[in-house]
Amino acid sequence: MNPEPILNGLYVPLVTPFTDDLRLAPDALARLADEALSAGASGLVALGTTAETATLSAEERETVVDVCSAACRAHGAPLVVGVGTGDTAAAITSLRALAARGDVAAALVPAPPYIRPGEAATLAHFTALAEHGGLPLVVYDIPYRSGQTLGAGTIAALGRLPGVVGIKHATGAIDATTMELLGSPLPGFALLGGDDIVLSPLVAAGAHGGIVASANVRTADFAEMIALWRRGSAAPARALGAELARLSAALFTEPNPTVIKGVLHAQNRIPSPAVRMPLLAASADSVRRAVLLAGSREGNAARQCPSTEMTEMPSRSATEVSAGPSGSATRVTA
Ligand SMILES: O=C(O)C1=N[C@H](C(=O)O)C[C@H](O)C1
Repeated sequence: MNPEPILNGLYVPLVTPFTDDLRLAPDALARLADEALSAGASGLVALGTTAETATLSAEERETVVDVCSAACRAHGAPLVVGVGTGDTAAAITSLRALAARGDVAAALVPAPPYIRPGEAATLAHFTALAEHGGLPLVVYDIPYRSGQTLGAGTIAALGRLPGVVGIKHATGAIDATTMELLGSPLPGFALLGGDDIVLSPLVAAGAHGGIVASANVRTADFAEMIALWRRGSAAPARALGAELARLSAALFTEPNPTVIKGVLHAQNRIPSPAVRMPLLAASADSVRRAVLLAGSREGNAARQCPSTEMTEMPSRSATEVSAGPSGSATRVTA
C-alpha cells in the first residue's frame, strides 16, 4: 500500500491584504490565516500567485511568511511557500533561505516561468532544486502561466525524485495526463488540484486535495467538499462541489485575486479591495455577483463573518463595493 502523502486536504493560498494606499496590512493577513485554519484548511500557502507576490518587496515577502508561519504554528498546520523564478541558482538560494527558517513544510515551485526550457530541462531544474534546495517541493504545473507543458512521463519522473512531495495540477483540464497520474499513484506523492472550477471532479477521481484561491472565501465548504469525496460520500460532495464551482466561476471572471479581494472587503475581512498594478481592481458588477454566491450555505456566513477586531470597518453591502482603476478603493453605490 502506498504511504499517504505528507500534504493532503485543503491548502489556502492567501491573498495579501493591502490598505487603500497599497501598504501591506499584516493584521488583516493574520486574521485571514487564522480564519482559514479555524475553518478546516489543512494548511496555508504563502506567496502564491494569489498573494500578488510579484509586487511584494523582499521585506514584505518576509513579513507575509512570518505572519502565515505564526498562524500555522498556532494551529499545528503545515506552511507551504511559493518560490517562482526562471533562474535555477536563484531558486536554490531562495529555497535554502526558507529551509533555514525551520518552519516551512514545502515550497510550491512552478516550471521556470516564461523560459519554456523543455521537459528534459524542467526535470533537470527540479532535480537540482530537490538535491540542493533543502526543502520538500510541490511542483506547480500551470502551463498557462509558465508556458511549459509537462507530460505524464515527466511528471512521474518528477514524482519519483526524492524530495518532491506533490504536484499542484493546474493545466486547465482533467484530461488523459490527469487520468494517467491518478491511475498510477506514486508513494508519498500528492496530486493537488489547482484549477478551482474543476476541483470537485478532480478529487472525485482521486486527487488528494487542492490549493485553490477560491477557498479564501467559503473555506469551510471547500474543506468539507474535499473531505466528503475522500470518504466516499458522493451525493453531498457532488452537490456542494457544483455550488462551489459556481462561486469559483464568479471569482475568476476577472484576473485572480481581484474579485476575491473585492468579496473579502465586502465581507469586512480585509481593509481594502486594493490590488497593486499591473492588476486593476475588479469591477463592482463582478464583485457583486460573487458576493451573492459567497455566503449562501447555512453557517457559512457565521464562520466567515468579520471578527470582533474588525468592527472598526463599516460593513458593506454587495452593491456598495468596487475599486478604482489604479487599485485604490472607490465606493460606488448602486
Ligand atoms: O496562488 C495560488 O496558489 C493560485 N493561483 C492560481 C492562479 O492565480 O492562477 C489560482 C489557484 O486557485 C491558486
